[in-house]
Amino acid sequence: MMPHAVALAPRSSENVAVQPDEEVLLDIREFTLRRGNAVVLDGVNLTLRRGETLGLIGESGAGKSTLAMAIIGLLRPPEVEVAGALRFCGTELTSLREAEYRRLRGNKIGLIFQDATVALNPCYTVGEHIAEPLKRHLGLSKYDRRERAVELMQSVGIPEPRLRLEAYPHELSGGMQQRVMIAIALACNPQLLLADEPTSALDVTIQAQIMELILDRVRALNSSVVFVLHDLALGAQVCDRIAVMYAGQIVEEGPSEHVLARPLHPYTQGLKSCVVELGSKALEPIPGHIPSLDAMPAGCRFAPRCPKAQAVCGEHRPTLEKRDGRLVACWFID
Ligand SMILES: Nc1ncnc2c1ncn2[C@@H]1O[C@H](COP(=O)(O)OP(=O)(O)OP(=O)(O)O)[C@@H](O)[C@H]1O
Repeated sequence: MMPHAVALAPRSSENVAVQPDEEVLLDIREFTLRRGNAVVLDGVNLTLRRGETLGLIGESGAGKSTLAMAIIGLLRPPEVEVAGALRFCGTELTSLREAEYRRLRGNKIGLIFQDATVALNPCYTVGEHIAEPLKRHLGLSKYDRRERAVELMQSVGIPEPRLRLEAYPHELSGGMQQRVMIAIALACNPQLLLADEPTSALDVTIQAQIMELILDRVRALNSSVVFVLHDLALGAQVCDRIAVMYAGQIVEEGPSEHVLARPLHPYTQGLKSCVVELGSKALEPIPGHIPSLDAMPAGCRFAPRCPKAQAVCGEHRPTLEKRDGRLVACWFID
């Protein structure tokens, strides 16, 4: 998680242009994912437009990474059971064959993992890593792959890229390795980038630079990005929209500035009170824990921890309803 002392340049309103509906890139409808009897994602609805930046925010275990892995097809039947729709550029992802997914992954959809030291193969050089998607998806010649790899390394701020082509991952710092992963993820100019806690394994001093770099590159490509984050304040700072997840469900979703300035769902309000601000009142952690998958409450999943819960909350699940410029799932909104 990035400490709040780290300052990022404010988002430009030019980059938050509202797009017409035909510009929908990713459309998730009532998406449910089960592992055995456990419902890990429950009726998730989300829409992402071209050029938009969405932050998927929530505590550990909320299902954020599971959703990202399902979108990129690394979590699919028969390992899990899925229902509902995951549409990318009008194509239904849940019915794709693995070979079709392979053509999409790393090409139209890029992925940045949390920890480059785990994601990069220690046996391959930086140049080989970046060249792989260029060969597989774009069929570039050896010479062109090398030149494009140098260009990509330059674009993500890797100094002396020609020299570094021959380096192995362990010869680079953590920040440089993360830049390599960004270069790989963006190699084929993806329309969608999934960035799962892209800075959590890095030093505080490097985190803001890497977030800025990702934003800069996706804006240059007019790509859309889903950031998986724990941190509501960071999400609101870097994303156009925020979707707050709790126990496998979206509980609030809307424009970042509204969600952060005036959160409506009691869980989002709880997340906001966990935000550390220098000189502000003491931290107020949310009492209790996220429920385990084998003991999900029948009604609202947040009810056992919610200060506003009443009888109806324990019995009936609230659905997402439009309220004050966003969507909220709660029976008792102020
Ligand atoms: N391989 C697995 N096998 C069984 N359960 C899993 C597996 N991976 C995740 N889960 C469970 O699925 C639920 C969602 O986990 P997920 O990792 O998607 O949450 P998250 O919000 O991304 O958390 P974090 O922020 O810690 O990454 C959790 O209850 C988790 O324990």
